[in-house]
Amino acid sequence: MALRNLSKLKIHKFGIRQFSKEANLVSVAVNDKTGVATLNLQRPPVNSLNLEILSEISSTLTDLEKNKTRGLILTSKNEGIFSAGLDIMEMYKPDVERMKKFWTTLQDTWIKLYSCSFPSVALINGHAPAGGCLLALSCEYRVMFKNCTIGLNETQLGIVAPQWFISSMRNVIGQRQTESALTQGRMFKTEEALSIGMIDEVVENNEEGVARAAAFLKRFERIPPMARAMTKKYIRKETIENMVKNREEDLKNFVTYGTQPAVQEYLGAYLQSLKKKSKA
Ligand SMILES: CC/C=C\C/C=C\CCC/C=C/CC(=O)SCCNC(=O)CCNC(=O)[C@H](O)C(C)(C)COP(=O)(O)OP(=O)(O)OC[C@H]1O[C@@H](n2cnc3c(N)ncnc32)[C@H](O)[C@@H]1OP(=O)(O)O
Repeated sequence: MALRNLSKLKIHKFGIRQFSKEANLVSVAVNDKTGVATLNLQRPPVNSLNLEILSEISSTLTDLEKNKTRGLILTSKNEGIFSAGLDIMEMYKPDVERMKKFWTTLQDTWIKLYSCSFPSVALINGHAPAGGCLLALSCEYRVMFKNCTIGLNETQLGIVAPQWFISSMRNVIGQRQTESALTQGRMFKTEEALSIGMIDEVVENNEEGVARAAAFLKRFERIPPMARAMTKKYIRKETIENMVKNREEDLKNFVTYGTQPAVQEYLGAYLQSLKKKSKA
């Protein structure tokens, strides 16, 4: 097992090789036998998505695409939390230039994950609110631990999920369920998420989760990759094109709306409530 930069990735025959980016906010293990890459989020304590981890996820996805990976398992090193979603500190009392870079990097990450040519599975081994849920919804299949929660809870924070967050959910669970879930900012327990089709399977532990994720990816073993990738591209085309066409406006909305005093107040109060909870 060697630790190197993923951009130097070469496929050898057997075994699993680990790669970490310089800052180590993500690590990647490639199974040489199957060509499947496991991308671990590892930003303690809760894998909240700040500019730096998003940059690493984004560049890793570029590397995986270049290296013709056969499949992706997206998961967390921090069992119990898949990802706490966007780092609220990127939005609270922001430096506007950084805020713009942050949002642009989130857009890039979503485009790459949503449109990747290889099959993707989220192994949701912990809670997945908001941006964490978005990452999971962008994959093609979702396997989730028991006793966790998932959902787009933005309205509870006094903020609004952008159109492409909404489309990502609508494409999985449909219009009616999405409207109901998002207007309430509802977080679903694992069994509830399964019952509405937000996730595909429930697992007891990591071993079972990895096995179920691998079983999903194995379904494509005999499907010509090009035919598979083109089909996925056609199915997701409209959602991606809408986002790309509107990304400048989306960035503008994020900055304009996000810096309003009322929104800042909501975010500040929410941060306080999180901190109080962790001190109780
Ligand atoms: C602003 C612009 C508005 C509009 C413009 C248009 C569009 C904008 C759309 C913006 C979209 C945003 C999507 C998001 O992702 S927002 C983030 C939503 N995330 C959450 O609500 C999750 C909050 N966290 C939790 O529920 C729990 O932390 C969690 C269940 C994940 C884990 O619980 P646990 O008990 O294990 O840990 P905690 O003690 O709660 O947390 C540990 C420390 O981590 C801090 N923390 C938690 N989550 C975040 C976060 N998302 N960002 C930053 N920091 C976070 C928490 O405060 C604790 O810190 P300390 O007290 O230890 O300092």
